[in-house]
Amino acid sequence: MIEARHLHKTFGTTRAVQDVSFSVQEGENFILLGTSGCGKTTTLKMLNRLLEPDGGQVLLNGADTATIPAPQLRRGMGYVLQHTGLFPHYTVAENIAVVPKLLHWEKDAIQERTATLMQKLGLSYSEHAHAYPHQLSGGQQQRVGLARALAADPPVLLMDEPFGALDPITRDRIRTEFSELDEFKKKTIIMVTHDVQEAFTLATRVCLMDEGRIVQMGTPDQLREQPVNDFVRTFLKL
Ligand SMILES: Nc1ncnc2c1ncn2[C@@H]1O[C@H](COP(=O)(O)OP(=O)(O)OP(=O)(O)O)[C@@H](O)[C@H]1O
Repeated sequence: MIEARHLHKTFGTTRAVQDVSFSVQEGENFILLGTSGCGKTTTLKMLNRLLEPDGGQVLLNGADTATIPAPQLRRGMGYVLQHTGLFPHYTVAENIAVVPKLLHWEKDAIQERTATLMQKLGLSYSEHAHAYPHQLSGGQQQRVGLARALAADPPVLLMDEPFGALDPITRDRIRTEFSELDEFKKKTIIMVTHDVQEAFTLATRVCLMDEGRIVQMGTPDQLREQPVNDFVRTFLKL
């Protein structure tokens, strides 16, 4: 279980995140939704200590994450970015193997896991394992980014606009395929998007933000049926 308690973050005079609190249960798909600049990414980055909050706390299974060394914390939380963040001089297989290698997995186990994940994510091992990221399409790179985040089977996955850089058709296809994977179904996922349809398709709960604050949090049905104000109605085009 991940709990954010009264998180605050300011950059200069910008109050990026103001008093954000939520708790995400195991196995939930919790989606941070909102317009550009509303504080979604800043909130996500405070969960794995890529950013330290100015105020408030993040608890992971009851433990204050400020007391957990950041590398250890991040090994338990896969992280997927909009612009994949793949290492350009590593092959696809090497990119996927980064965390298992850090964890000193046996070579054969790493290769088996890499091949399994590539197959699940629709990438041909024989064709792509030894290719470099620039030799792949945007959609294929995104699949590698997902495989890399899943490689060591972390219980939690943080995803920041993971399908955002793709054309709409590829985006729909990868999103659907990903949501059908066992990995997706059993993990606790916290994902950022500005796309209402994407949020409503994938979320067990949506957290709608504006100007650094939470405006409404609930299941997709709750937001659709009981929007708390005009901002929610307008944002969701109700
Ligand atoms: N490192 C930084 N330095 C200065 N200001 C920042 C920094 N990171 C974020 N901000 C500002 O904080 C606010 C929230 O940014 P954040 O990236 O969290 O928003 P977001 O909702 O994820 O937006 P987007 O969807 O465009 O990524 C914005 O006004 C942004 O300009």
